[in-house]
Formats: sequence, C-alpha cells, structure tokens
Amino acid sequence: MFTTAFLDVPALVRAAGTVRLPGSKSISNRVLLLAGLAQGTTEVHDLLDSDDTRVMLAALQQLGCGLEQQGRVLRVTGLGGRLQTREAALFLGNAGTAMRPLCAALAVLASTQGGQFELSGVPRMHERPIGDLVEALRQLGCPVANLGQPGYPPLRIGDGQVHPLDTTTPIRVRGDVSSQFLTALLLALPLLTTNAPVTIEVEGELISKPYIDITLGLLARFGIEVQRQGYERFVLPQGSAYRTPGSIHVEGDASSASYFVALGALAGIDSEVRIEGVGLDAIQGDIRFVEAAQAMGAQVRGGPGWLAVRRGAWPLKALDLDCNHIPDAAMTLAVMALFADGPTRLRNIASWRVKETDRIAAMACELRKVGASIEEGADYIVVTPPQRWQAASIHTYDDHRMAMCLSLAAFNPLSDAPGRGVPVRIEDPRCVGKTFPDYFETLFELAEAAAGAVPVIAVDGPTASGKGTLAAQVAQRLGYHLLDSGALYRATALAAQEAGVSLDDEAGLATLAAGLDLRFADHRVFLGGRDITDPLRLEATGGLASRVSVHPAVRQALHALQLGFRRLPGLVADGRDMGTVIFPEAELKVYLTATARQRAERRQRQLAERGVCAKLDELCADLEQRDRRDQTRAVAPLKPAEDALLLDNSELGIEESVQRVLGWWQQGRPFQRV
Ligand SMILES: Nc1ncnc2c1ncn2[C@@H]1O[C@H](COP(=O)(O)OP(=O)(O)O)[C@@H](O)[C@H]1O
Ligand SMILES: Nc1ccn([C@H]2C[C@H](O)[C@@H](COP(=O)(O)OP(=O)(O)O)O2)c(=O)n1
Repeated sequence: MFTTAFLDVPALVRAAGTVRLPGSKSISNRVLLLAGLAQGTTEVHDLLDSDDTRVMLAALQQLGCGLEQQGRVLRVTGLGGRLQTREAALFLGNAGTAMRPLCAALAVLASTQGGQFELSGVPRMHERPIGDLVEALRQLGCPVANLGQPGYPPLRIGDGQVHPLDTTTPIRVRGDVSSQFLTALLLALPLLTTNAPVTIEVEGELISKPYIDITLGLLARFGIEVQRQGYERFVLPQGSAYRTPGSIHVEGDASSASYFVALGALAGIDSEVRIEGVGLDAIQGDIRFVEAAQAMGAQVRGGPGWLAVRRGAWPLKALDLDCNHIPDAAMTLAVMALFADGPTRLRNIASWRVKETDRIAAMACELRKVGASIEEGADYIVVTPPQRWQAASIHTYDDHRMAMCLSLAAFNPLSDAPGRGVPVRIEDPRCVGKTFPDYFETLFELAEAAAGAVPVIAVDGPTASGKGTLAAQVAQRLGYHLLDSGALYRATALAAQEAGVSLDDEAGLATLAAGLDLRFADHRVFLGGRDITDPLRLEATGGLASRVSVHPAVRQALHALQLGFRRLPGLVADGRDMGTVIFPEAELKVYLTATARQRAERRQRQLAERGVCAKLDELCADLEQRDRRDQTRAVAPLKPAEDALLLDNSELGIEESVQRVLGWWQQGRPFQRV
C-alpha cells in the first residue's frame, strides 16, 4: 500500500493482465457479524483485509468472539447469542458496514441481557446519519443515547439494565436514506424471534435494493429464511437462529471490480483485462455495473468467478442512467464519462451525499480539475468530457472510491482532446486501504505508461556525499522505485572476486555483469540467492567497484539492467552517470557534493556505527583517489549533467537535503496544488 502524502500517476495508455480481487467489503462485514452472533465456529475464506474489516474484527474480539487466522482462512467462534462482556467502547473508524449492524445487534443484546456499549468512529463517521435506525431501535424499547449530535454517532447503547422489548407491532424503518438501516435490523432481529415472528416495515422507497438481497442471501446461509413482500415488509419467522454454515467463501468485491472493468473498456486495446474472484454469478448488486459499462462500449466476457474486458466502442458512448441499483460502482461511470462522446447523466444517486464524503460534490469538484464540465444536482451529476485535459492534484476526502476512480483519469492520452498525456496526482493514496490496500500496485502492474512518461530523478555525485541516503528518502516520500546503481558495480566486483576473474579482464567482467543474478528485497541484496548485503557495503568493495566500472564493456553490460528499474510510478536512481548517460532525459538531475573532509567524516561515522574503526586521513585519501578515478575514466566519467542542479550538502542535514530536492521536484511538476 502507498502511504505517501500523494502519489503521482503518470499518463497511461494501455492495460492488460489479470487482477485477483480482494474480498467484498459488504459480504466480509456481514459474514463476520453473522459468524460472531452464531453458535459454533465458522471458517471464513478469502475475507477482505482492509481498514473496514479490521475495525469489525477488533470489535468482535472486544465482545469476546474467538478469532484465529490460518493462512487465507479465518476461524470465527461466535457468541451464540450470549453476551460475553457487558461493557465495551468500540471504535469503528469510518466503516458504515460495521457501525450500523453492530448498533442494532448490540442494542438487542444489551437490552435483553443487560449491557452498555459505546460506538464511535472518525469525525466523518460522526457526520453520517444513523437516526432512522436509532428510531427503529427505540420503537422496540432499546435505550440508545446520543453522545454527540442527535441522529449521528457516537452512541451509547443500553444502560446496563434489562428492558422488555416490544415485537408485537411491526418495526418501522426508513429505507430512503441508507439501506444499511434495514440490513442492520435484518441481521440483528433474529435474536428476538424466540417466541414470535418479528416484522419489519420499510417507510419510503427503499434505495440500493441489491444490498438487501446480499443481506437476505447471507442470512439464508446462516439458516435464517426471511419472508418478504416486495421490499416493503420483511418477516423473520419464529425461532430464527443463526446456524453456522461451517465454512463460507467471500466473493471478490464487485465494486472494486468496476475499476478494472473500466480499465479494460478504456485501455484493453489489444488484449483483455481479466478479473478473478467475482463473475457474472456474483451475489453483489454492483455486478450490474458490467451492464452499464457494456452500454458505454466495453466488451465483456465472463463466467462464474471471472470477467474479461476489452475496449469495444471508442470513444465510449455517453449514458443517461438511473444508478440507484449500483450506487458505489456508479462513481466509476462518472470517470468513464470523461472518455465519452458526449455528456453522461447519472441519476438517482442522492445516497452519494451521505457516504464516506459528499460524493456528488467531491466528484464534481475533482472532475472539473481535470478539465470536465459538470452539472450537479441534489441527486444527479452530468459529466461532459474535457476539451483540454489538465494535470490535476486530486483531493480524495478520505474516500477510497474517489482515489481509485480518479486514478483512471491518468488514461487521458487515449482521449482525442488536445493537451494529451498529463499525469494525475492522487492525494492521500492510503485511503484505498478501506477496501483495496494494493489497488495502486495492481493498477501499475496492469497499466502501461505513455512513452517517456515514467518520471526519473537522477542523483549523482562522489562517494559519501549522501546520494544513497538522499535517493532512498526521496523515493520513499514519492512512492517511487529506487536504483542504487553502485550496487550493480559492487556486485560485479564481488562476483569477479568469487569467480577468480581479474579486475583487468574486461571481457570476463562484462560476461559476469551481463549474467548477474541480483535481487533486491527488504533492504537486502541477494546474488545468486546468497545474501551479500554486508560485503557489498564494505569500503573495500567500493574501491573494487570503482576499478570494475572503468571498463566500457562492463558499463554496457549493466546498461539495460538499469533501464529496467524505470517502472511505474517512477524512479529515483543514484550513482555516477544517472543524469549523463543512463537517464539523460530525467526530469530532475541532482549533483550532490560535500567537501572531501566532510565526506570522510561521514564515512568514518557510518563505519563506526557498523563497529569498524577507520582512520580519517586514510579514508580521505581513499575517497579522493576514488573520486579521481571515477572523474577521469574515459567512459561515463563522474561529472554533473549540464542541466543538473548542484547541491553541496556540506552544511546541510539529511532532512534539509531531502526537502531541498523535494522542493525542486514539486516546482517542476505540472500540478496547481499539493
Ligand atoms: N546531508 C547529510 N549530512 C550529514 N550526513 C549525511 C548527509 N547525507 C548523508 N549522510 C550520511 O553520510 C553517510 C554516507 O551516505 P551515503 O548515502 O551512504 O553516501 P553515498 O551513497 O553518496 O556514498 C551516511 O552515514 C549518511 O547517513
Ligand atoms: N552509476 C555508477 C555507480 C557506481 N559506479 C562505480 C564508481 C563507484 O566508485 C563505485 C561504487 O559506487 P557506489 O555508489 O556504491 O559508491 P559510494 O556509495 O558512493 O561509495 O561504482 C559507477 O561507475 N557508476
């Protein structure tokens, strides 16, 4: 997962490959609650691992459920309807799928067995309505107190006393704000059916009906057959009891699938994007996004558990659609609309306004930034594609779907509008952790950047100037890959030593360099599977590397290997010739220096930290000799590129140097705001 402050997605042009989707958030949290209420142990396969499921798991654990992870299987031992703990404060982040059902289940348990629970979340959760559910629970006789603004979390549920609950009259709940209120009651009220059936009546037109179908389907898997009349009246039969199905599989998230369906429709130009984990047989309503994508031109094949999508009509066909049945996935249509042949109107999406953020307002604001014209209303949005694309810094409002959707705007070179090929900056990319922590990694695996669009920052300079330290820090802050090119020369030197190849044998060294079996993982370096991190970093190895590196054939042999590090979303490369020879087109070139004395002192301190004692004068003489050799060799000598920015960090600390370079980088970026 990218945890950087922002992530710049370069202009993208193509996509192909296979994505295995993480489990559905809606199914995961419903299954967890049902397994938590049931008697016995449920094996849950392919549960989503994300922010929202983690808060649900933490809550279940606090309530005394047994949780045991074994590989991809989680074993949940439920409460069997009996409270194990009578008091707890549960923090539920921004997970509506945890807040609403737990509110209902705990209200019933606390009232019938005597308990008291506090439910809270992040500030945005305290702005998301829950009043209609609270009203329904109060009708039953459950004490629920507002700890903040009435109608919103945080809430105190129960008061430690046992209260008689009235199930003789139907429980009425509004269905036109969020279908999660009804879901919450359906999941919780089987607890009250011991002596008589319980009836729920929906007031107002129920929205997002497919989510209710998921709830009913999962209740059936746990032994509870709800009888319904349309979507207005639901009856939980007398004696409904949660019975674990023993084992249950969580299907891939259909809303998450929408980004990859869109990816295929936009950029599956000469091959398909294959999606595994969710297919045409999915129980999630958002699978019907596929029909909307097809209406826009996507070519979709599919079967049980899989979909394969490629581009059909191009540009995409504009759409006018009632999206009530696919509220979450419809956001993806708003971004596909950027690539359509006219304005796209998405209707009946009022629920967008009470999700992780006000999604209509957020979508309008961010799509305007990339150049689209937007008309927004209380429950609709109209998107007219950009006439000219702009490089935009996308605010994501702590909303995973804003981040995932808007990343698709990076395919702007595919559009016919002028001003082709601009990057998209996604602010706070870690918000995707709510449902799809590896979303961006997956996107970068499948997508291909426009020619020359993957940015490179080159950091060159003499030994011990701090290149490696600076490059690693800058790469980390930007979420970029890192190339420590010196390590390749050092590894060649070690391989030569081992194979008994002389440092003057240019052809022999070049053969070794061309065949290096080198792997970088977890800050360690492996040569032919062997960990060589420690010998690689020895001062002596640096000297040997300098000697190896004078040979043109060796440099040539390592050239392609170095180019291969330039992968999405970007690269920071450090060495001697990054800006002059390997990446002459790098957007930013930094030539890092410090006085020889300073550098020798740094090296001495660095060695001392590793328990190696070295004399300052000797270190200084060694590094000056190495500088001379690196600067005077015939091929790719160490020197600043003509367009390099010089940074003498003799008097600068590490963080100051990093900030200086990040500042230069930001200045050169095309975004209006950070
Ligand atoms: N700006 C700086 N100020 C002080 N020390 C630094 C600075 N940059 C790096 N160092 C320290 O100098 C030592 C050498 O840095 P390193 O990144 O290994 O240099 P290089 O890759 O150029 O050989 C490290 O111990 C590092 O922590
Ligand atoms: N791009 C590069 C990187 C390193 N080299 C050579 C020259 C250097 O003295 C050695 C060792 O490089 P390395 O960057 O690991 O050394 P320092 O960390 O700066 O001491 O390799 C090179 O010729 N070209």
